[in-house]
Amino acid sequence: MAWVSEASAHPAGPPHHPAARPAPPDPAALGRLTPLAALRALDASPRGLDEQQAQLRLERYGENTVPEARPPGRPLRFARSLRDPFSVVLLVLGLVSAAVAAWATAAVITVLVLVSSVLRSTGEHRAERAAAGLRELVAATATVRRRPAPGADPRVREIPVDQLVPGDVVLLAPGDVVPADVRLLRATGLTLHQPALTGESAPVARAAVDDPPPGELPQQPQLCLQGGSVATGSGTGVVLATGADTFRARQSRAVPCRPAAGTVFHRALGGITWTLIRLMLCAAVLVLAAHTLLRGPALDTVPLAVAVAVALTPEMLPVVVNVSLARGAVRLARERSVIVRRLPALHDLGAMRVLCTDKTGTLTRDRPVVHRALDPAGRPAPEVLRWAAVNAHWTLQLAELPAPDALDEALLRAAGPGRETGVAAVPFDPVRRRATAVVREPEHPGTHTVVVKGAVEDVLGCCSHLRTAAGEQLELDDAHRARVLARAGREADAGLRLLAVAIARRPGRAPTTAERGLTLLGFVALRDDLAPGAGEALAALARHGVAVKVLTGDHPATAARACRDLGLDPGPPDAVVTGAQTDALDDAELAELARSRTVFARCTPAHKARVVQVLRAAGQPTGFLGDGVNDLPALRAADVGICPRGAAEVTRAGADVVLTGKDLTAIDRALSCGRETTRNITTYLRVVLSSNLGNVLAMLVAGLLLPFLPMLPLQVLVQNLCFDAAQLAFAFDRAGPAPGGGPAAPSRPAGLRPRAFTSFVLRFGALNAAADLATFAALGWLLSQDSAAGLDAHAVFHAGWFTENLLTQALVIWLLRPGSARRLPLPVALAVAGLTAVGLLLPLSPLAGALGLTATLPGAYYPLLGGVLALYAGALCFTRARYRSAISIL
Ligand SMILES: Nc1ncnc2c1ncn2[C@@H]1O[C@H](COP(=O)(O)OP(=O)(O)OP(=O)(O)O)[C@@H](O)[C@H]1O
Ligand SMILES: [Mg+2]
Repeated sequence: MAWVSEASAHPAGPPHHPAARPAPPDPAALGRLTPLAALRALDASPRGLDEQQAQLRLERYGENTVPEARPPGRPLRFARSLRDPFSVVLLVLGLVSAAVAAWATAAVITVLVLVSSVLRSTGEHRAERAAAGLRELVAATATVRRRPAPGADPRVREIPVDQLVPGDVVLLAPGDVVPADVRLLRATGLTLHQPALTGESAPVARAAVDDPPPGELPQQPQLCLQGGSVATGSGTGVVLATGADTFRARQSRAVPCRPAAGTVFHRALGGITWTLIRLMLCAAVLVLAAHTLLRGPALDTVPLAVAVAVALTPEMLPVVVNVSLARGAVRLARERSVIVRRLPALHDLGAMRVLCTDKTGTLTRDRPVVHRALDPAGRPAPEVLRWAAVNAHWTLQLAELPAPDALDEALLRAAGPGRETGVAAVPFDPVRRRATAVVREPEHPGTHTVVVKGAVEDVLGCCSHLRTAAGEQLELDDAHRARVLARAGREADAGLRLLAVAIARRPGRAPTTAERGLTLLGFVALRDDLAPGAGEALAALARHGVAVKVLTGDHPATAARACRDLGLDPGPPDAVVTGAQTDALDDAELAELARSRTVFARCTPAHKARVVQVLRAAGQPTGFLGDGVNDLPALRAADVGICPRGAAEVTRAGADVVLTGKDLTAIDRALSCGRETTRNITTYLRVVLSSNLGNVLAMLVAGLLLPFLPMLPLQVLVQNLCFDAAQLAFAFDRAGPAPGGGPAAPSRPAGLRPRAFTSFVLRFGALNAAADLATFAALGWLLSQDSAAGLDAHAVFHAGWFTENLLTQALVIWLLRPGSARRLPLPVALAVAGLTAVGLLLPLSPLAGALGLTATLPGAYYPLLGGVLALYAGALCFTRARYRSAISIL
């Protein structure tokens, strides 16, 4: 009995609520049926469902969307953000304070942890929503065969994947993501990548067998399960299960993605986090040791040491990182036609030093036009084009490819299919680099003609003879082979794409697709224009310090010529490396070679991925830009995978960044945005670390000189809260054009590099400590004057330092951020103004008493403070000018 029957599926009335959705039978049981029985059980036909049937099923079974692992809710996110290393350290410090009964310290720390966790979990939630929204913009489609009305002829059309229903007949071609669980009705040379299902990366063969062997679902040859992707060949199948009923949804396994911990971004962030935590613990121990040595063990130094450690923790780092990345991605999507599907990829894009790119379809338009057809000696030979078109026609027809490949399309536009009838075909794949059709010619009854077209070297490898212009059949010797290859090289030198064409007539009843003993007829040369904007994009990448390597499946000379036309120097002809040459090298040798060479030709998908892998392993953050199915392994292997607008669906699904604009120049803008984002994060870190380190140094020195605590723990913490709030401005900062009209974004790869911070932070920290010490001197002098008699010296000292600290922090935010100091963006201006106001007014407010700050700072203090601040600002500007490069590209 059919389990999907429209009559029972949808009695008149409103659509079923999902909860009332009938449970479908096990797709495993359906999948084991023969194609005919499966169709019958699904009340479907090889001609496809009609639109009305499809609509009813859609209402009944719901949309074909994979219920992603539900994103965690806010409470869970909040709990998770408490597990962040910074939060854990802070909580431990809070416990230590509570243990020594420093309740106020413990309370402030708790507030700090709560506020930063709330901000962080909200930020993450927003960032994830932004990313999910961006992902949706790259919606996927499926190719189905449907009938407009019950009696009408079937039509093949593209529909959004979520509209697919059980019983639909889908067509699969290279590059398609399998949109639902499908039982094959027929298949030709079909292989699938399905690492998410089986963990294997090698493609597996699929065929429409009637009697499948027993085994797990992902191993059964007649099934294409949702989430797999077509590597080669084509197939037609009927949908067994959609949405939540698919095998993958049932297994609730996620899509494979690069493990987060392995990306440049996560490594860098992890490195910085642990460096800071170590620094923080060292500072706390130092303060404790110094005070204990000087004044003997005292319980009140514990909260101080705790407060110092807290002050050194950049607890807002995760917030700043998330907000910056999400804002960058949203901005790119809005104004620059780039979609960032994985947020940290924005950082990785800015850090990228090498970009490997595919040629055809990426640097060229992949709209080839037949230029001419030649015999092996280079004379015009229209017959060769005709055979190439016969091959194209029958591989498309027999393989039921829903969309012809660009070369086939060009051949069919240039020549008609002829009077032959097709018998069998093996479609093109990028490893064999050829396509084969077997046809019957009316004038040669009783024989089958094998027609092969493909890359010259590969077709020549299947030939034993060649045909001359006079129609003579010559045996192919080595001299002939060399001459044929040289002729092909000359055509390719002119930038033409080449297909070699060979045939063999074989008597007998059974057709065979064996590609042996063929006769070479000649070549078809095709012209493929460069993609608009490709030259500009490559030039911009070079200007911005990114080395470009071209990895292509095409002929070495065609590739070299395209590079030259794009302004990229491929070096001398022998500098082009072929995929086969790389096979002989170990990883270290290949990495060395890859560093110095620009063009890699005749690459299979695996060759492309290996070049990317060795470059990454050699410490070069590497991106890959490609459009085709043959680019997918390299795209996955790269730190950041990028694809252009017209990319195959599976490539788009696997890419981190999708360029949706009409040309490639968007990549440069995306790169700049990535670097700008990284710069905001580094600016935050630099400001936090240099001023906090300065405070700790000053605290240590003051501890040695003063008979009392230079700052009370509570004051340190309140100050820290003010800093945290102000520093959030960096998440919203945009540097804008540099003074003098230079580029806003760093002109060299900019990633988070833990080591690069050290010298910068030490210098600026020392400067900050010097300003603090000058303030101590001023305060000491003021307190020694007669006019200061009767003032609470401790409170005056504390209030004086408190004010100075907030003002120096405001100065640092103002002067250490890259970009113009004269035109501040609003968030930064607000932060600077806010810190100044709190620094000046808090000691005068009613809160001052509670914090141990006095309201009566001697009037003479302010001019002295003004002098210290002016000197500090001057020193900051001077040091900044000497460190200009470090400021903009760290
Ligand atoms: N449909 C086809 N039929 C026969 N041969 C083909 C077909 N498409 C491509 N080829 C041959 O196979 C070679 C490799 O093709 P492949 O698709 O791997 O790379 P490409 O498209 O040339 O370049 P890129 O990797 O830069 O996109 C081509 O240079 C061409 O000679
Ligand atoms: Mg391509």
